[in-house]
Amino acid sequence: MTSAKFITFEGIDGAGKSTHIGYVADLLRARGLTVVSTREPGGTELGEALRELVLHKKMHLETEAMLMFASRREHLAEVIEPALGRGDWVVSDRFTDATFAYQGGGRKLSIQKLEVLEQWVHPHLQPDLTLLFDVSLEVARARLDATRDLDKFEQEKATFFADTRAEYLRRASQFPARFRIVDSTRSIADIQQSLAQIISAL
Ligand SMILES: Nc1ncnc2c1ncn2[C@@H]1O[C@H](COP(=O)(O)OP(=O)(O)O)[C@@H](O)[C@H]1O
Ligand SMILES: Cc1cn([C@H]2C[C@H](O)[C@@H](COP(=O)(O)OP(=O)(O)O)O2)c(=O)[nH]c1=O
Repeated sequence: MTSAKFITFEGIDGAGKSTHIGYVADLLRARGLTVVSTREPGGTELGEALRELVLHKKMHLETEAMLMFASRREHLAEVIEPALGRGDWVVSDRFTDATFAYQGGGRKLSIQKLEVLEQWVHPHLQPDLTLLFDVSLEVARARLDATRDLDKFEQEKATFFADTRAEYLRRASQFPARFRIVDSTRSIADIQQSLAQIISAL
């Protein structure tokens, strides 16, 4: 575990990403690595302002997709690329797979248009590892209902999340070298055990 790596956490809302990101960061720090933990949309001052807009305002689908990539452009320039350049590891709660899954799968924006934005914003960078927390819609919904006020995306109907999840799984089969699917219906302890195995195999 020498060269800096970029690890992303993905999955539908309520899958458990936020629960596990700190655990993975701690596993890496225990190996003596310096870890930058961040999130999208957000991760920078401007990105957090854009997050407020995209999570709470109604807008045209293409505006939404472009704001996700605008936030990402800033995030790459201000946080991700400098950290990797210093040799730090980066763990991010969501990245470009989320745009393909939510705006592409969920909202049906053309995948080709998203590929154009991806090529523009990060033509040469992909995560080294993407942990896809996979869970049924019913389990995810029950977890969300038990815990928090729902934002614009979390209020979407079941078919939206079915399509979002399907696009995540499609991407996992398209890019098997970087994706690991984590069955998140299991207990937190069982999931942590799988995460520890994945990280130690890096
Ligand atoms: N494996 C699990 N078993 C039971 N509850 C879980 C599990 N993983 C997460 N939760 C709970 O579900 C809720 C949503 O988890 P969270 O990590 O915020 O999801 P996400 O970041 O993917 O939207 C939280 O209240 C969390 O404590
Ligand atoms: C990064 C990204 C997030 N999103 C959505 C998914 C989530 O519903 C929402 C915020 O993500 P997230 O931080 O996972 O939400 P929470 O703080 O509630 O755990 O933004 C997109 O639609 N496209 C994107 O490109």
